[in-house]
Amino acid sequence: MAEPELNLRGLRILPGRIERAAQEALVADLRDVVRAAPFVAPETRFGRKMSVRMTSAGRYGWVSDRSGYRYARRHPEGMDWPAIPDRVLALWRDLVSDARDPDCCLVNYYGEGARMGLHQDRDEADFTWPVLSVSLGDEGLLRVGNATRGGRTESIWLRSGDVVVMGGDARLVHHGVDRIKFRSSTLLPQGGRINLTLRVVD
Ligand SMILES: O=C(O)CCC(=O)C(=O)O
Ligand SMILES: [Fe+2]
Repeated sequence: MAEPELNLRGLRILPGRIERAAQEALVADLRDVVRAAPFVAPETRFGRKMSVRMTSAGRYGWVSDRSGYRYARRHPEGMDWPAIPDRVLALWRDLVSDARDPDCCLVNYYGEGARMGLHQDRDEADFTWPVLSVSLGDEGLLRVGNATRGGRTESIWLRSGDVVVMGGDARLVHHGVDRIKFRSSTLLPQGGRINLTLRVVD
């Protein structure tokens, strides 16, 4: 049964939105994505390896290396990004809009110990489009701050099947993932957490 929607600083959190069988189907789709466009551990412009591994599907992928971060039309190894799986697009059409599909589905993989620092998603041209985020696998502790830097933050554990919509006044809030509970879910045989973010880029 669907759990009630939560609101955390303007983020819409839909706990348990995706049931287990559908989560498994998404993971199967993502295996195809990763076969076509393998995960990479991006580097920051300062040469630090990020702990999260990433790949993308769609017209654009999000990449980071010594020249900084940006949306790119190709995977760092040169191949085109695979198409965004239909099941993923269906979520966007259901929860965001069927007027326009997202350009990018960023796929983040958090292994044991991986985290993502507080940041804003602001590389997109039009902030009236929300970012839709899907959590699969192990629980992750999402920290949510403010649209400006600093200030108090609040955190919430995201579980497998939870969906978050970052839109409206909350489109530019700072957010990050402090830690995951490795092996808290049985969805991924290797453990870890996958997060998908769907974005309209340009
Ligand atoms: O893993 C998450 O829940 C958030 C990911 C994120 O903020 C991003 O990829 O920009
Ligand atoms: Fe983000």
